[in-house]
Amino acid sequence: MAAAAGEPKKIIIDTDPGIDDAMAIFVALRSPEVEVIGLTTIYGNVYTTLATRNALHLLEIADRTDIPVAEGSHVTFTNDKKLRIADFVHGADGLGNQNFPPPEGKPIDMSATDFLVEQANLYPGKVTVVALGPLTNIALAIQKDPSFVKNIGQIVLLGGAFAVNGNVNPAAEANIFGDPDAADIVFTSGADVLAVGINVTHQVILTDSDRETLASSNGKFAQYLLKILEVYFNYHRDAYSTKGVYLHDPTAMLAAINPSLITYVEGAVRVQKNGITRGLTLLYNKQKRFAEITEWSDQPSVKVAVTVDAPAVLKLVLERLME
Ligand SMILES: O=c1[nH]cnc2c1ncn2[C@@H]1O[C@H](CO)[C@@H](O)[C@H]1O
Repeated sequence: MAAAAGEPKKIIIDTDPGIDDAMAIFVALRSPEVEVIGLTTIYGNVYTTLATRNALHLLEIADRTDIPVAEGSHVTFTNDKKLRIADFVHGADGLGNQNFPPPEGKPIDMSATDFLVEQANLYPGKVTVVALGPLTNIALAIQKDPSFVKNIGQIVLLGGAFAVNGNVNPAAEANIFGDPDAADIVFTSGADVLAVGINVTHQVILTDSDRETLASSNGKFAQYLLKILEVYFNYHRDAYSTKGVYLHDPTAMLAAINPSLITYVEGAVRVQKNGITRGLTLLYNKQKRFAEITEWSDQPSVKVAVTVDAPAVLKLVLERLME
């Protein structure tokens, strides 16, 4: 990939680390095309308190404690305290049950929402949010500051299952299921949104043999990830009978870094908020003008990824993690 012309793109990673989050964060830190200006945390793979701790820990591993961490919401957009936490995917600590020592650093004295609003105002049109968990913090930023949607450059989110089954249940993908109300706010906000769903990320698989390739590097990220990946591999073997793991978050990250790795279609996306299809994401391609005025009429278009150059994504992930 050619180095980005001019200044690197500023990104904020909204994250619930998480094993594939750790990979995505490390890939971003090794990508000259982007400058990571902050991490904001959210529940999802773990509770928010642990997400903050893990975010600080990962930055310490990377020797990047200069990057601020802002703690996000502990409840959903509708104030629901009953959260769905995917610790069975990532281990009880979110990072492969390694019992790492607690980080020395602390989050900044500002909420994730306030940090997102502040940075979007500071660099209008220049900040990309790469959202790797439920979208609560982003929806709160949209609610808090009506100019957020025009000030934020782009929101690239890992979420949704477009015209395929979900991974929480047949209807819903985990990040959207985690806070469907927030997701619907983000999709209908009018911001420049690119959704990378599991219809795309399930094509990007790190196999056992790729893991051996990773093991051949003595780079610090490769060696760290080998330790935490075991739990993620075990989960995929049990749940999907695959000899490999899906690279959800790294794929979304690379789509933000280099959009030419994916193709997308545009249309309105709405999210089902209740019932057995709660968390379902549905794309309306706007090819038909429907007779009735409905909840779909006049909704802004977003971008939804439909194809990915999976070999290129995998190659970049390995290259950057093995440096
Ligand atoms: O089966 C699953 N249930 C819940 N969360 C999952 C599952 N597989 C992966 N993830 C996590 O949710 C996001 C993708 O939907 C990824 O961040 C992944 O780590």
